[in-house]
Amino acid sequence: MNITALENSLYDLIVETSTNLPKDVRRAIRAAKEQENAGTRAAMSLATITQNIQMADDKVSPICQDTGLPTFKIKTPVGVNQLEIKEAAYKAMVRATKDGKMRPNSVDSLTGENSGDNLGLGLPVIKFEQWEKDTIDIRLILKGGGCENKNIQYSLPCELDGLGRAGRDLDGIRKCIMHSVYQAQGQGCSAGFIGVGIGGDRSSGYDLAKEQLFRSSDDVNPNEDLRKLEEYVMDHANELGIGTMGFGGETTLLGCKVGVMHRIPASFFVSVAYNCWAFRRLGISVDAATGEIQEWMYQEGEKISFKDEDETEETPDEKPAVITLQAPISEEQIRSLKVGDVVQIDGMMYTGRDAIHKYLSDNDSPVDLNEQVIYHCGPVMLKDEDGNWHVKAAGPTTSIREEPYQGDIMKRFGIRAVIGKGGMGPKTLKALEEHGGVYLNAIGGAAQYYADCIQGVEGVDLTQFGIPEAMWHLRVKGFTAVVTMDSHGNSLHRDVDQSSLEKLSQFKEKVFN
Ligand SMILES: O=C(O)C[C@H](O)C(=O)O
Ligand code: SF4
Repeated sequence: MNITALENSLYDLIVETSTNLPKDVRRAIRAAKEQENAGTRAAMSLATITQNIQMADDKVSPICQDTGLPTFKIKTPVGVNQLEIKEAAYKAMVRATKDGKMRPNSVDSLTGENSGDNLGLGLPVIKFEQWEKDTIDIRLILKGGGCENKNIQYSLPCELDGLGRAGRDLDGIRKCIMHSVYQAQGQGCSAGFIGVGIGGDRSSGYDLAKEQLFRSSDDVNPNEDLRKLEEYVMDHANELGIGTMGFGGETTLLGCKVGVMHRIPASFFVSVAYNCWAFRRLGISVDAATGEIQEWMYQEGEKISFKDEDETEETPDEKPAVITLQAPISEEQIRSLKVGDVVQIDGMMYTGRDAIHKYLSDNDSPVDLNEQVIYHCGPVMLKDEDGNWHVKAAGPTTSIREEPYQGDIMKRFGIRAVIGKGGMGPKTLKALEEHGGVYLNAIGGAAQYYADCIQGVEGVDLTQFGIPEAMWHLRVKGFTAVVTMDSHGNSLHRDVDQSSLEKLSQFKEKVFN
């Protein structure tokens, strides 16, 4: 085989997967957009999402800054050298990372050190299988961390919030799937796709669930029971009212695929793999002799371009009024904000995510954060020949992970606003009230849209934590987000959680025998 050609084919696969959303996913997102009413937060979020998809396309840049945990599934004809393919995949991955198409995402679990090139113990994941055909089938999924954290595994029988007992039958499975959508709320960047695995053990069950994510969004399950189950979930999960980013709205789920395998008598697992709207998975069929791409997968039908849809069809008075905040921001201005307000930030913001929050909890800050804005974000950055940094992708990360630290850090350093996604809990809400702070929800996954608001990188601290975890000093203009937790004790996240739990309990009655 021509190994250089194969490496190029794998490079193209990685770049396309990270930057160009597959056609079946685009169709699902467009259908969702058509469901939402103009002027709502859900419609605004979906407009940002489709604009972001288009920008990633145009710039050949990552759709979301979290380029995920890369998993390759490769089928080879008998006799093909799999070790050579693995080597080529590693080289292609290193190149794609250097070119800013992938964020350096591989972190030593013990030391916290980022390898810088997306390689590491066990990463990327590459799974081989042999088959009778004479082509090589290579599929890749880039599954981000926020949605991965919302995966859930149920061991039946169990008791579920809102739904009561889930037994060892099809109806129990139905309850687990409905519950899995509820428990994810907006934190996995809804609207999402779920893959469900019924049976197996804890590890093969999750494998089966993830295998479902490789099915085309618009296929029909050949198993009649599972087809009915998939349809039921698609119809009813969207009645939970969680909506895009958990802001409430008509679309919570974009796809549901269910697979089944045998189990052993004592175990009955239902495993759910949640994938965000930025559902990045593609595939190629490669000529085993030349290493060249013969065909792309998931690319049937017309490609939906969101170019002409950049502007929502809202009339000016349907558009929410936008409040401009110039950082640093005074306590008085923060206290005037309330849940639902749409704000636009100009000035400086400082990135800080997991490592920084832990660090700030027992160290001084390298910069004065008084009246400043913290952005929960781990960007993709590239350094040019003159040593200047450029932001290649910069959407928000899931904020709830900082819940143990956030309130104390805000008070200690005088931080006025925190931007992230998915919302925070009661401890932070209380601190916002006591101190005069606000939580702003940005649109998860909209990494190109936000990168475009960043006018310059004015500095960086704590680089020892690696690129995504360092504290980047960003000068922004027109950075738009929604107030979802204010200084008066209000939280949209708490409200949507409560109302969706009430709606979930409407699905308590038996449906399948
Ligand atoms: O790591 C990130 O940048 C984001 C992550 O995928 C998340 O959803 O929280
Ligand atoms: S930030 Fe959202 S869109 Fe991006 S990988 Fe995480 S869950 Fe997916």
